[in-house]
Amino acid sequence: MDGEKVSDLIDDLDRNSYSFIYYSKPFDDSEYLASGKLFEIGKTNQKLSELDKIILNFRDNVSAGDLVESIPIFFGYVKFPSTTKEKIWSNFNEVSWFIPQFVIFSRENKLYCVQNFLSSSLQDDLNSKHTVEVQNFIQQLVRKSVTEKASAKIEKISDDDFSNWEKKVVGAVNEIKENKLQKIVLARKVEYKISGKVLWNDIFEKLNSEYPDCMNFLIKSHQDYFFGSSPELLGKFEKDIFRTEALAGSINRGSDEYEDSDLALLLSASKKNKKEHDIVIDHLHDNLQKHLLNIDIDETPLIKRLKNIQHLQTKISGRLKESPKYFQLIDSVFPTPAICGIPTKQSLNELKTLEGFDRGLYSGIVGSFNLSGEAEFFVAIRSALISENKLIAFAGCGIVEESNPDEEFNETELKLQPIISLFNNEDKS
Ligand SMILES: C=C(O[C@@H]1C=C(C(=O)O)C=C[C@H]1O)C(=O)O
Repeated sequence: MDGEKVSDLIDDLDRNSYSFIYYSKPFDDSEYLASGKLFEIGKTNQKLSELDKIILNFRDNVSAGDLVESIPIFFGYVKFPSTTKEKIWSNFNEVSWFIPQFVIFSRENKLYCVQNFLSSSLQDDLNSKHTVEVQNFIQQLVRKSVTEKASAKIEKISDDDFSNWEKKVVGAVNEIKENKLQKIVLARKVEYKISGKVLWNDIFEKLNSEYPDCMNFLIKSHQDYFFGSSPELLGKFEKDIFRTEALAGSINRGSDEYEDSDLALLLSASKKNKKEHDIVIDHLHDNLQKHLLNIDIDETPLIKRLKNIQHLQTKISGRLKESPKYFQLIDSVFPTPAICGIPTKQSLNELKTLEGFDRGLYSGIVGSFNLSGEAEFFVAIRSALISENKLIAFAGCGIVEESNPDEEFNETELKLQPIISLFNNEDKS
């Protein structure tokens, strides 16, 4: 398969599979499409920190020669720990990490297909049965969809309108003034009716070219789809090195380079945004200490400039004290105050009343890992759920004492853009 993109194959797979994950990182030229479930860990109510035991146990049963490097083995997701649970998310587990039967990925402009199979004895090696399976799988992906036309349209049916939002922000600011919280990230949920044909090829062609610095993803489970364009790395394990970032503090884009730079300067000088940002740095620093030997933190935040918005970004890294237990570490930083708040527990409780809905996978985790110390986890923001004839999009922003409801509302509008602009929007309001 020469010169094709993995994203070109999604719609054909979609016709034949009820469960897959696609994700791309245009910034490092990689794309993965993982289909079928051979083995799954997680499921309902599994604590994150308990996953490592299962993974290590699994690893002990894999012969060392089979430990693949630089290709993920497990793909999956974790929901945001909302205390409210809603039916719209019931087609997704709380936590799911699975070994797919097939993975299609690209390297240097070529597509490759990996077939995984579980075998109880070393004698049961690759045989003709497996060759037939992989041939059948590839034959399904005949790219019929490339000639189809996308026609999906959306029409707004319900929204956290401004007055509702204002109440939430004022409520949050009061809690902060009373010292119950330092920061809380409030989100809006906007519902649309969706009609017409969604073509994922098309959607990811757009996201990958317009948001090249994001991790663009799609998770299908049963007949529901969760997708988005995440600018935020939660954590990357590269053998003994761990990397993460604080991404918090936002401002709009300008109409030209000069205005862009002026806005970036304004963002860097803003005390309010610096406070939102520093709270995330401190949280990561404090909770990573037990896992890392040294912690390197950029001295001044960079500007991460996306098509719709600019953010303050501080890169953080360090050497792991021991061989990675991915989820023990992730559990001690997630959910970060970039998407939840500080203190974490109080923020989760407050979200129940202030936000009042189940975030499901929005602001959860999506990513992959292998058994050789390599893993990457992204924060599932700038995202939406498509279920039946509804598209439900989410966007949130950090509230501190100085926050103003109008500005924060506008920030959520900017953050909805990557999703909403993919569709022919019939909302005239
Ligand atoms: C919560 C979201 O974004 C987060 C909040 C940000 C902020 O408050 O400035 C910036 C980046 C993200 O960490 C979202 O996009 O929904």
